[in-house]
Amino acid sequence: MSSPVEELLNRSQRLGADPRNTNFAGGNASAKGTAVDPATGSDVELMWVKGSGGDLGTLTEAGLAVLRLDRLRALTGVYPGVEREDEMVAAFEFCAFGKGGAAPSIDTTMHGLVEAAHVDHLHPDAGIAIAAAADGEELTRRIFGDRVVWVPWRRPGFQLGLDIAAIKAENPQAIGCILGGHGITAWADTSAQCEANSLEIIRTAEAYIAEHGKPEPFGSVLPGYEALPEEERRARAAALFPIIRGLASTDVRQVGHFTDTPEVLDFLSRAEHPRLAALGTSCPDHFLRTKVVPMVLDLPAGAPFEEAVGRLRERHAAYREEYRAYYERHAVPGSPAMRGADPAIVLVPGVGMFSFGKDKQTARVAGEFYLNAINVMRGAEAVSAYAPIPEVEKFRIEYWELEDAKLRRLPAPKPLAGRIALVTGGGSGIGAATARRLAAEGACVVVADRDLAAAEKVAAELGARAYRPSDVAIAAGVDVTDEEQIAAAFRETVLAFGGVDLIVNNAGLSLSRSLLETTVQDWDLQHDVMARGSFLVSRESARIMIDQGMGGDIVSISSKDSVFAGPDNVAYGAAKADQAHQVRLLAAELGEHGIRVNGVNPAHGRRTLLKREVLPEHVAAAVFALTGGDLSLTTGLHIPVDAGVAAAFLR
Ligand SMILES: C[C@H](O)[C@H](O)[C@@H](O)C(=O)COP(=O)(O)O
Repeated sequence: MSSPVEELLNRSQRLGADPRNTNFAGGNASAKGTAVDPATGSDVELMWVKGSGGDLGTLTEAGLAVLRLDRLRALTGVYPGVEREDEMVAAFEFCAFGKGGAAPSIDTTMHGLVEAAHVDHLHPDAGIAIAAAADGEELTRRIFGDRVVWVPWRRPGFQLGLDIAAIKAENPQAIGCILGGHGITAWADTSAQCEANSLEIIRTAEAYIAEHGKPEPFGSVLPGYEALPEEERRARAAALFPIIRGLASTDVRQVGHFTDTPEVLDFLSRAEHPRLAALGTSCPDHFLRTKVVPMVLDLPAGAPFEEAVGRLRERHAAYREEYRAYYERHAVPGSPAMRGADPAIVLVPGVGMFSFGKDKQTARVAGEFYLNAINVMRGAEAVSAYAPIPEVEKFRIEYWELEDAKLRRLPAPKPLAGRIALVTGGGSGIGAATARRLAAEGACVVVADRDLAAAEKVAAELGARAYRPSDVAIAAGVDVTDEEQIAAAFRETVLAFGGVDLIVNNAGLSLSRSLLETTVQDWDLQHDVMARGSFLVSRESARIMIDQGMGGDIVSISSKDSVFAGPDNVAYGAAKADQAHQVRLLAAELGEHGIRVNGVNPAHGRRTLLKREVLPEHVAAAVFALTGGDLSLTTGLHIPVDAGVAAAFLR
């Protein structure tokens, strides 16, 4: 027989794996059972509940909190009332069994006080559609009879836990409830029955909406707002993304994610999208990721590019003002300081949705949550009218001390967090080592190489431990001598992450030949890859960096041979000298945009001052030293990484 913990983990993972049931890191689940108290040798009643901020789909035992039920239940005796309900969170620490595990879910009271061995709280789109419908209470009765009970909106916490426990006690026939504006809760005495009850509520709501919903809940198609053809749409998205990313990073640097699924494009093509978008999202987990409202471009899909850019800038300025006004309308003494005023979701009719976050996963998840919100609005409008929770309640969640505590528990950002790097020749040697180092320091990395298979191998290695490998690194096949391939690689980079901040011009090759043996082909190839290649990659990246307006870094991996004169090296040394001088020229030209241009001069050989071997990792360390933040006022510099070659000293 499985233990309550095994049952809880298996149930949580199954429910959390299906996005129709709940969203990433949304919802929570619990199980009650007994264990031996090592201090007394007697049985003790315990509850295992998901840790706050954890994800059901990937829940492990380390992500659970373990509490003593007798003490948890006793808290009702010291509860000071709804005005001071947040104080009860500190009391959970005194209910911990042993070390207590993870910080317990915000919904711990509900899980503890509901008289059932197993409880699930989920955020299914169909359930929230009913929960956020204007007549949600009446719909709940019509759809579920007395099997599922309506609970009006209340912010999660001790009082909501008490309310739901009372409703369960008063309705012994009920299998769960719809939580107004928020989601669903289901309960049962066995784990299997609890899971079945959760699924019954979700699938019944889905079936009701499908059967009784009106066919065009978002209204008719607005002429001119239809999706652009795919190629045109993607080209437009790639051109707009760096500009939008720059706007969305006004307060804090953001990484981006782009979604142009049919659901998004359909929503943006319909007459009701401006009204519905302005109502904002309803489920707390949605707006915590998407902000209370998205920013919407109010122009048709085919509007001239410059007009669209101008209007985006205006909409962004207005968004920031409205966000500040929202904060000022609702902030009370003791509210946390205003966080960034930039949008997390930017909707562009005909093109798609641009979502933003401090890293790629957060940006992607924000987009997934807005997709959930679109599904919720569609469902609610299909059977009723969409009526999200009031704005003041959204503020009470967004700036809630307990949500702030979740943010404070997050690990400190790494030095390159939020930065997007592209490394040419990233499939091997110095390029691969640099890609590894930049990813380890928190950057999103595009491993670019002529050998796509090698680039893919390195990108896969970088993303191997991530929830979604492409949140960390992607591969791009690119020959740096080919302008078209470079432009395509940057389009891919922009569509994957929103722009680019850090370029490493590393692609290169060395053919050691005397002057008389050097062919025109030898000369051209080395100049094409290293001198022309660096120029083309720098030019394309600078276009994007200037559009973003967020500065940037260009680092060229040159060589000691750019300054050292020796035999049998005319083509390579001259190409490296060209590449090295580009560093100084571009540093002089791009400084006004906050773009720093630096170089690294590696060398190999035994006759060095330090008598040490120079490894790719030493070169990667120099790239990080130049870009990691400590040398932020340095530009036009070459760092030698050669173990000491006096003849290559820079003057
Ligand atoms: C905003 C609330 O914290 C959220 O909707 C809550 O009800 C939830 O589902 C997840 O909270 P955890 O604290 O369990 O992560």
